[in-house]
Amino acid sequence: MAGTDFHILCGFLGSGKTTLLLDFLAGQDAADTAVLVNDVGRIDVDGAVVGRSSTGLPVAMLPNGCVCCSIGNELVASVETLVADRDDAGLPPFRRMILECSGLSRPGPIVRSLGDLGRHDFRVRVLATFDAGQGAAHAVHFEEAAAQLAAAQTIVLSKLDLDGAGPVEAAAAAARAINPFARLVAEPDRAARAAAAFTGHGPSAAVPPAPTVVGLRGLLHPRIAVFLATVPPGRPWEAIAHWIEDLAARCGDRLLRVKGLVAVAGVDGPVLVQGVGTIFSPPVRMPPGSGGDLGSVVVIAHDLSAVDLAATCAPHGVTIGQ
Ligand SMILES: Nc1nc2c(ncn2[C@@H]2O[C@H](COP(=O)(O)OP(=O)(O)OP(=O)(O)O)[C@@H](O)[C@H]2O)c(=O)[nH]1
Repeated sequence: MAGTDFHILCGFLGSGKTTLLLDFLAGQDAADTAVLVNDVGRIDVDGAVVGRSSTGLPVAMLPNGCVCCSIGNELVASVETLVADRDDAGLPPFRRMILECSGLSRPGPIVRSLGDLGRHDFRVRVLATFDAGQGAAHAVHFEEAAAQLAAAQTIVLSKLDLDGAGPVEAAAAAARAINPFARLVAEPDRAARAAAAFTGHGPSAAVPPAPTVVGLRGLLHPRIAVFLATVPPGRPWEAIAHWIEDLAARCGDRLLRVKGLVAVAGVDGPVLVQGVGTIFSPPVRMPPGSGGDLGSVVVIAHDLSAVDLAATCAPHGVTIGQ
């Protein structure tokens, strides 16, 4: 079918957007795809991770904060550049473009900002990832998560393999309770799940007309704060692990997401540290020169003050900014 599928990939903090995207890009259907990546903090960890794994596909970073609050024109300009570069190369239009939104993005303002791209033959599809273990609780506690799922034409269940995820039927029922109209993708195999997410025939919409309502951008995320922790270089891994343990123990369920690249003593190249809630993944060594802002770690929490967070981090020599 001619035209470009424009996928808005949303989903709450840590719900599996980047993982789904990387699984798709590693598969056979990824040819003729362009990717745009937005991260919530001022540093673009996802951009560095996706850029490293995109196997030559064009990737644009949208690093200036949560896409629904601040971007608009930057998104449109980046899409126009990708399309123009493709055209200049004498290639047919992209088969699909995938915008990975930050975990706090509400789809509404993003869809409205796409109105400025009306001259392109785009079919807009909104996808949301739904963490099989925590998705229902996130939707109850955070309006952002509920808005993402409510707007989705396709909901992709993630983390079905994790202990504590429960039966897939329960996760599917929880997702349907929030949005009974969405197509559900719940393949247990990650590669099959990613392929179904981006190539399945869910509903789509033409690009909406340019927005006529002003003042709808700039929505706030009132309970959630994004902090930037600075970890000095040359720390042994044990010291960083100790900081992370303290962070999880003291912040508890107020901690939503931690993600960043740090320089570890004796390790060549950045190390990716990340956690969802208080559960941290094993650190991942990235190739030297992977990009990203070394030593900066985004900490996203709700109902946590900068003063409290700074007090937790100071004994570890880690400083906090916003
Ligand atoms: N076991 C398992 N882990 C997963 C799955 N999906 C994501 N994860 C892990 O969950 C963590 C967060 O996943 P991401 O894909 O980075 O989540 P995200 O939605 O892109 O996160 P933000 O961009 O920060 O909102 C990582 O440690 C992933 O490895 C899954 O299906 N199974």
